[in-house]
Amino acid sequence: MHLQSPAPFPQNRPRRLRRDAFTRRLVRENVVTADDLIYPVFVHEGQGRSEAVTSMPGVDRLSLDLLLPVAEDCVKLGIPVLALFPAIDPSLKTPDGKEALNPNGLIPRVVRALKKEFPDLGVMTDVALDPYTSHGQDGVLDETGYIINDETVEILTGQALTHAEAGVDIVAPSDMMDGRIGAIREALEVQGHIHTRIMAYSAKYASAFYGPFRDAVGTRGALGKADKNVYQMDPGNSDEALREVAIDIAEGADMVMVKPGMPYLDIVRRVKDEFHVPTFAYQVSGEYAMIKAAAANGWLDHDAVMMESLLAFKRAGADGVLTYFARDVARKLQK
Ligand SMILES: NCc1[nH]cc(CCC(=O)O)c1CC(=O)O
Ligand SMILES: [Mg+2]
Repeated sequence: MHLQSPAPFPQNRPRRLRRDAFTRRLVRENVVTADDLIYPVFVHEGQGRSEAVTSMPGVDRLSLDLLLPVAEDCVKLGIPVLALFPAIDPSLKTPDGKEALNPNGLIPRVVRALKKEFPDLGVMTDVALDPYTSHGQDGVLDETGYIINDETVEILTGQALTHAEAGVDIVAPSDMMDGRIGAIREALEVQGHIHTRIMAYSAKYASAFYGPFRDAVGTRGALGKADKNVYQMDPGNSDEALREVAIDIAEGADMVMVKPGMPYLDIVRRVKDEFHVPTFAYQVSGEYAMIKAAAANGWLDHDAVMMESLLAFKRAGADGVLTYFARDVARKLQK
């Protein structure tokens, strides 16, 4: 009979640090706070008008009077910024989207009202033409249907200036035209809007996860079967995102963004590691809809998955996240 060797034991026991809640809290590397949240909202004309966005349970299109209490709630919850997206009356849509330049249009009016009522709440606006164009593209088309860059940038620059004049804090170009950050920054400087911040949608992918958003702003029908592949990035690309971010920083962006979020956390990490600038991610409508749908079926625990998904953004290096869950998350954090 041979001698039995002692039972092998682990050289290391990482489980020691997971044994109690206090140690887990002590060594936790990343946390989500209300400061990390940007809350996207959909606005439309009218009084007392609230319309549910069916593909985004819990999200409604609101008229300004109904948005004000939501903004107040954000202030109470400590959410730093509200991001505005308009659902424009179809009668105002044109091929060139020129309603985007109307200083008394929906967005400038909402910005003025929000800044008057809640001066300490940050307001961010989307710079892109898709809510305003009859074809639903983010820019203007040539006779072949191609989205033309430089003419679009000119209109976008006017749109950004219109928002700045209304008092917006942050303009966020989401159109993916080349050179628009530089053009907007120069125009803002020349017009004396030296404090207006630019959050650039620098690495925005041509994603199928935007579907519910297009329902919310009412562009899905106009867009039809068309896609945005000639300006938004190819989902197969990663190095290209770094080139896009480098360009936008050089052109004057204060903050950059990666979009969509969860399926693109590898890009968030690369951007943060490479540039060390304020980096944001957008947990887009389709990501929200997936979680909502699974939770509604009882397949996922809504709050647990919501919090874990937000933590994943922080772990990937994001400084903040645009998320339709912002108020739910902030409310949960207050408890
Ligand atoms: N400029 C359009 C825009 N701005 C934000 C989103 C998507 C946001 C979301 O899905 O939540 C889109 C959709 C698109 O590019 O078609
Ligand atoms: Mg670019």
